[in-house]
Amino acid sequence: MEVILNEKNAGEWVYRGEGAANLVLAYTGSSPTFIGKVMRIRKAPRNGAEVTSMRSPSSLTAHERLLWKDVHELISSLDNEIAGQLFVLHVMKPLLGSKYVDAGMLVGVSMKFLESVEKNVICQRPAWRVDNAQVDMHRDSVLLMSDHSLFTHGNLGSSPSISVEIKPKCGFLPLSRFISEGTAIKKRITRFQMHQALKLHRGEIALLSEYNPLDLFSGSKERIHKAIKDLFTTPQNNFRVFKNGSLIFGGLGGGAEDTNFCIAKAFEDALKSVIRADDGHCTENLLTLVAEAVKKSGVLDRLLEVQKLDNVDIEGAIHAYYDITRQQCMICRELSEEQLKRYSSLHSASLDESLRIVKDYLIAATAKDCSFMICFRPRKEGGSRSECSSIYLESTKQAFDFKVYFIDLDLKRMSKMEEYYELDKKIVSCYKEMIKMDQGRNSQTCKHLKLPAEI
Ligand SMILES: O=P(O)(O)O[C@@H]1[C@@H](OP(=O)(O)O)[C@H](OP(=O)(O)O)[C@H](O)[C@H](OP(=O)(O)O)[C@H]1OP(=O)(O)O
Ligand SMILES: Nc1ncnc2c1ncn2[C@@H]1O[C@H](COP(=O)(O)OP(=O)(O)OP(=O)(O)O)[C@@H](O)[C@H]1O
Ligand SMILES: [Zn+2]
Repeated sequence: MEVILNEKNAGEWVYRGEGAANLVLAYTGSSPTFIGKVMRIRKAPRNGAEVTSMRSPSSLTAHERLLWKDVHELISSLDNEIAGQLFVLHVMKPLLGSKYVDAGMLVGVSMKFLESVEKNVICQRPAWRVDNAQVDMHRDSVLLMSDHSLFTHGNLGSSPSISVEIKPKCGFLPLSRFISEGTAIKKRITRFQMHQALKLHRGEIALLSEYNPLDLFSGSKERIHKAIKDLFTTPQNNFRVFKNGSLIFGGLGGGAEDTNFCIAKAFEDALKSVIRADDGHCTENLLTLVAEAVKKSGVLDRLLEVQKLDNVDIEGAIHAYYDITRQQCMICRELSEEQLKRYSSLHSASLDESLRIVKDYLIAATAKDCSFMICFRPRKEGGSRSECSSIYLESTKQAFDFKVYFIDLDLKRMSKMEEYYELDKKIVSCYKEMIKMDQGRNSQTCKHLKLPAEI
């Protein structure tokens, strides 16, 4: 970490987006070290804001060091930032494939640099994100990584690029025998769809999403295409598009409203210089291109395998968590003799088995929350074959090179296990409540809400 960015460098970094835990800036200066890079800066909760992921301990706890004991590089790191980067490098990258993961590198920053950045970008950040958190001024390093919204990194402007960002969420229905009767609906309705009910109830979204992760992960060309179209209709925080590094579709720094005529028209216009369409259907052609690239790359098959490391569900993993932390199991405490039998095998497992269960659960949690970016560039006529994949779009007779990268592969902290359990219960009960209320009113609303008519 030789370079230390200070106050005078801050103006070269512009707002690119953010999630719950990080602020992302893109470089606009002329230093070859930073051209084509983005910077990911950790945020800290503002006083009073409830952002649990940011309240995590600054370095690995004793229990986490036990959990990750086989990843030597990780447990020897004293700092949260370094642990995060090593987790991507040594755990996620081997699982997802080195071709698809850029673990990035840490670069030093002064507090003045962070203060200046915070001031520069505040007016572009969504107000609710500003209320929740600010740049964490106590970090002395940030993560530098390739900007996946650009195709070429050294030679900006030479080739137009379209980059599509998708946050696919969990792509399978759990089968675990530890799922109780009361929450058995989880085996039939995706977590994403049920979570929509809670988000609607809390006013976090205005309408339910049409997207079904099972379509995107299905491997079927038609269903993947349907999923991409549904993401376009209701992008929320699951779908964004960038042209030459600038956002042209979706929400900057958070969710987006549903796609209306004006949004669709502006998007269609923005695509015209990159996607051919004699009949004026650039959007339709792009969505087809994305669906074909998703299928051809096979990245979602890999992601699904990693998500499925969670094979006992939070209703199983929580018992292993209490055993590792040597606490009384708060779940079993409330159960009858008969109900306890379901979980006895978990409580009689060896420590190593409990550690494996929780570790796999947390790796899967990262895989269920990450995003991927597919960046396209029209292939030049007669251009030599490059290292990346390519795709021929029949409808426009255009060939595109494309690259796929996963982003946001953050380590999930063990301290969130109880929170995961509580949220899971809340999601199921809110969904069931919504269906009940809906059936009580009339089935027309049910159709409008796109909720399945049965529990
Ligand atoms: O629990 P979920 O499924 O709502 O996922 C959270 C995400 O919500 P989403 O439903 O995708 O809008 C949430 O995203 P938003 O803040 O809603 O954009 C975060 O990604 C959060 O992760 P972390 O707290 O930054 O480690 C995510 O938390 P984890 O569960 O991945 O820890
Ligand atoms: N390497 C990258 N190249 C281009 N854009 C990126 C890159 N990494 C992140 N971004 C942009 O910044 C946004 C926020 O980044 P990221 O998802 O990593 O934040 P986060 O706080 O970890 O998210 P979450 O809420 O899911 O925890 C992304 O949605 C994406 O638009
Ligand atoms: Zn228990």
